[in-house]
Amino acid sequence: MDISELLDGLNDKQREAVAAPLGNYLVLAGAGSGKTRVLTHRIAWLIAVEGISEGAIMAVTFTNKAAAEMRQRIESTLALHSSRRLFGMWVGTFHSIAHRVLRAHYADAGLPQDFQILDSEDQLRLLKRLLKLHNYDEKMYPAKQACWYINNKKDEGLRPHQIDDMNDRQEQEWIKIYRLYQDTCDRAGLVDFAEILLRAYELFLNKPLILQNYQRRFGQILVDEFQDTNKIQYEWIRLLAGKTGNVMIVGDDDQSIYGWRGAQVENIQKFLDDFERAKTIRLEQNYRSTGNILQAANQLISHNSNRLGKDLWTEDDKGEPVGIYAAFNELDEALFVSSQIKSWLEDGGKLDECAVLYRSNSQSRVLEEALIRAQIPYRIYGGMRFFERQEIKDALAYLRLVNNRYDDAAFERVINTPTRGIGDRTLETLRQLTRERQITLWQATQVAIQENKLTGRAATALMRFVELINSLVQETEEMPLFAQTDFVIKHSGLYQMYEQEKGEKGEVRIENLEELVSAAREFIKPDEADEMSDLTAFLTHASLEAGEEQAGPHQSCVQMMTLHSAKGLEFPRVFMVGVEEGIFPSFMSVEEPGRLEEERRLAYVGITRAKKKLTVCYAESRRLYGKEERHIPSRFINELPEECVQAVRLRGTVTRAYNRFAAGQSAVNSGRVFTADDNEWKTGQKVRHAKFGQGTIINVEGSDNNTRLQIAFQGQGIKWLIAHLAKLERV
Ligand SMILES: Nc1ncnc2c1ncn2[C@@H]1O[C@H](COP(=O)(O)OP(=O)(O)OP(=O)(O)O)[C@@H](O)[C@H]1O
Ligand SMILES: [Mg+2]
Repeated sequence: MDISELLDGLNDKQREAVAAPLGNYLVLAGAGSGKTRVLTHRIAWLIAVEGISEGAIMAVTFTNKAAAEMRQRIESTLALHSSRRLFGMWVGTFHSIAHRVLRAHYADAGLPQDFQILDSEDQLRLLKRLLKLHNYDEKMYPAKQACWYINNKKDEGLRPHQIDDMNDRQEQEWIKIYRLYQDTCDRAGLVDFAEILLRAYELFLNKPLILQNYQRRFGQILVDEFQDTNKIQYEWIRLLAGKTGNVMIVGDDDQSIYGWRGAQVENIQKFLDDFERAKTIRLEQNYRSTGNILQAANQLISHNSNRLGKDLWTEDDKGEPVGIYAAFNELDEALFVSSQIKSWLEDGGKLDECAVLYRSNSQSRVLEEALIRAQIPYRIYGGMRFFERQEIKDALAYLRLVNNRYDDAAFERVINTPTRGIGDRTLETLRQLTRERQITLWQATQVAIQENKLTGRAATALMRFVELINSLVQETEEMPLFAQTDFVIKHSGLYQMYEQEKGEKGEVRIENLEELVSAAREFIKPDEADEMSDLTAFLTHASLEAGEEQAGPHQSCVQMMTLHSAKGLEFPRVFMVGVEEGIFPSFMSVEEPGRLEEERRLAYVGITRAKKKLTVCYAESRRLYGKEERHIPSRFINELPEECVQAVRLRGTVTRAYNRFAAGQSAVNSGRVFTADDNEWKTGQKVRHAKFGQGTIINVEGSDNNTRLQIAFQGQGIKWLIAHLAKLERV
């Protein structure tokens, strides 16, 4: 292989990192400077030039999607024959890699062979149940807080007995809850996300032979997005690297955005202290964004203190200024975004080049509706995920029970779904038994029946449920995965239950269930899952990959996601919406300087996703969580340099209508017919038309007699009407 090919398309600094002699390195650089690219080329270099075997390389990425992309890029860089994959190399997230280790050594890790992953929703449900069972006051000990407490301790590497209770009663109770929860999980063979990492860490710590094995195997470890590692992840890497491993980490302190989840940006500094002769390489040229976008990002982040300090420059043109759009309200904002996406398309752009970024998932709904109305396909990345939808979780719970009858979370979920006359009282009895005898719910069921602990009707219903699960296991034993999935959905009663659900919702649910069968059919067991049954591998895939990408046809569509999940990605056209005080920065963060700076880093991440064109939007009034509130633009907008930004002014009419509204003149003119002189149109206003019936104004253009209104009529579609001719009635 020609060495120069590996270094082509890299600048000097990048080459220095890619071709560095074996050792420990920190590549510290701002957004879009090619950190991820360096990591990918470095791996190819290690294989092609240093002669390192693929199997000796472990690369940690931030998402499973990024892992797949990295693998593919390395393969194409090495120009391997397309049918050959890099078999021995491990590329994945911390969770997927740690999980793989646990699967291989489940017994040494103290887990049953078919242990299952408990996702965050299941975890919360389980905690709710436990807290209730042990008579905790919901107000003093909310399940959410318990969840947070436990995950936090695990992220710090702490088990209940290792926590200092500081003689504090409250703390002692939390420790007790942690212990209760952990015992329950252990009995049922369930591990939550934080547990995956902690277990794998403890496994290495307690079984030196296993650790040595991995240390000998993985001489080369590479980690992307290192600024967002937490304590346990850091320690895990340190343990694994041992004295002989070589570690290259890449990161950007300005993009550390998971402090609230225990990430420690100090890990970058610690790396330099802990790893022998660790050397820092800085990259300073940005290849992603135009001059204006980059300058805006640089200026914004300069408002933070305690930075490691980096300069970023670009050879690119200034490009278009960063647009700032002051929307009248959240509907207007959504319409603006959809109309801008349309113009992007008209100018020859593609849908998947567009991304809409928001602070929290709850902001997506209004945007989704506007996109649907404009018939623009979109995908929510990391939002309401396919594998998290109610009907899918129900079906997966049945499959989990089929796989492992001791899975308490799955048992709880489907014991009475569809209803089969098993009430709370019966469940309480079972739960009681699990506590007294330290057994799982499934076992409790047998005990309850044998020892006549239930009324005749409840016992019969339970017995039927047990028979149902047993028969699902027997009947599907020999089936391929997709047939098994189909059979379980059809014979558990789920399909029939959702079929009876009226209207659109029921239909969508049935479609989703069918989609699950397709997902099972398309599922290819990854090579690391060799040892697992197809079903276990599929269930693992469902819990690990949930939400990284929406299921559905691979058509080109707009990408919608939270700012957090946009990390590492890039798009030619980016919209940041809801950039208002109280939303972004979030209401909770403005009081605390540390958290405010983390919000600013999040804004920096958002801005630096844009390659060609960025628009920042805020709404002057917004209805969120059912409350309408007036908002002011985020301080982050004021922190952008004036010379790089430009206000977007589209519709004077809207602004005027808004001004009148603000001045309190927008009287409630109920039932009045508008004449030519009336020009108080505003988006969001409901009107009635003689022919089309009731509708909502979604767009206003022009003024006076030329005012045109775009109105979404119920059941009649969207129409443009000339305002003074339309004889609209306000409702
Ligand atoms: N030397 C180069 N020549 C041309 N393009 C480059 C070069 N280096 C990186 N790029 C391109 O610049 C973009 C940003 O690179 P990359 O995603 O690796 O940056 P990053 O530092 O990882 O960014 P982030 O901090 O957002 O994760 C990519 O499109 C990449 O292909
Ligand atoms: Mg990157």
